[in-house]
Amino acid sequence: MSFIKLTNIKKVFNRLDKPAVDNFNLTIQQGEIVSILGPSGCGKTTILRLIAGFEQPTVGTIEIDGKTVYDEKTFVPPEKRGVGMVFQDYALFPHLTIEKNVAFGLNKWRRGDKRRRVREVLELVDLAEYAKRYPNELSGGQQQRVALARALAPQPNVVLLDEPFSNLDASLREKMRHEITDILKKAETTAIIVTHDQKDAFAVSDRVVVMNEGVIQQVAHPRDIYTCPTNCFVAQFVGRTNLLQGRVAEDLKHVDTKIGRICLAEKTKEAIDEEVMISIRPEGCRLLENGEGRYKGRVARVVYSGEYQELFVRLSEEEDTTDQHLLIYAPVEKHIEIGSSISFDITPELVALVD
Ligand SMILES: Nc1ncnc2c1ncn2[C@@H]1O[C@H](COP(=O)(O)OP(=O)(O)OP(=O)(O)O)[C@@H](O)[C@H]1O
Repeated sequence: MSFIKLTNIKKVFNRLDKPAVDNFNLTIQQGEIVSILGPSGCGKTTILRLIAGFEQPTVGTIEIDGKTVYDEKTFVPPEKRGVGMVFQDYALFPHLTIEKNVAFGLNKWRRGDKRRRVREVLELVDLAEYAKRYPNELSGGQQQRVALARALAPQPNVVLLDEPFSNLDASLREKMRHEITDILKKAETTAIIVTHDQKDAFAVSDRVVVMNEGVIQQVAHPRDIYTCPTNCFVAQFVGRTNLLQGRVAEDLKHVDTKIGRICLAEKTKEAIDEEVMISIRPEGCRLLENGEGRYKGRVARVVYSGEYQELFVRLSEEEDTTDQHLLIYAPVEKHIEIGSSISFDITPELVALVD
């Protein structure tokens, strides 16, 4: 059974504006962690607010746990939807202790049950010993876990997290990605996480929804979003890519481009000789020694990124324009000089046809 179902959602804030969200259809299963990923202003937060009931769609239907919470005849208010929110700035009450913050949504619970539940969720987020402290006595990561504990305490149907990692520094951010996923999985909660950071989305979710300008571009497992992006926007938004134009070859398994014939992971459904666009991930270009590779080029620029070297490879001897460069990753330990000739092969699994 689907747990959250959004059907044909459209949201227009001001009559003359473009819709903030349009034709949005998404079904989420119980216990699933789904990220909504997209650039600033693409409508991510609006989706969360529509699910929580802080906004109403202009058109569309919202179901949570098999019940309609919004359609043209129904509006279930936020407090009756069973939705927990974790806000970007955590929104903890500074004058309340951690345990009182966590107990905040439990005022209808019996006293003994309330105490038990607060202890249980504080243990879940590994903060039981901080129960009597105040928010300003905790680190950023700890405050975030309190915010999550508070959202989880009333046993909501779903937890919505708005940019949960944006206030954390890089190393804490990486740690919290794992901790939050572990906590959500342990709590067996359905969760939707809004982020504009592809690493956040890939690290925490079962499925990623990529949005642009209010419209869903692709919904898939993080690996498939990376290796089989459906269009140029997704290909570029979720990582570095080389985009090349070409024509479909007679066997439907290759595309002829200016650098030569490139193999696809699978046969395409496009017609022979159709003009198409392909995305090649930089790490899909494998450097080979002794000129054995099928493709050749000259290194125009080398950038050290720490984990690898980025090679900007010139594919023709003609004028040195950027669009004639192919980005290729090489191991850091390999010594590569600017101007040297290299040869490489392209792994079909990291080549995708894009719109
Ligand atoms: N209350 C509002 N009134 C009018 N326009 C709004 C309102 N809320 C959002 N919008 C507009 O709707 C669009 C989507 O906004 P939204 O906040 O959902 O984007 P977002 O993807 O969450 O962006 P960010 O990552 O910057 O938070 C934007 O163009 C925004 O200006």
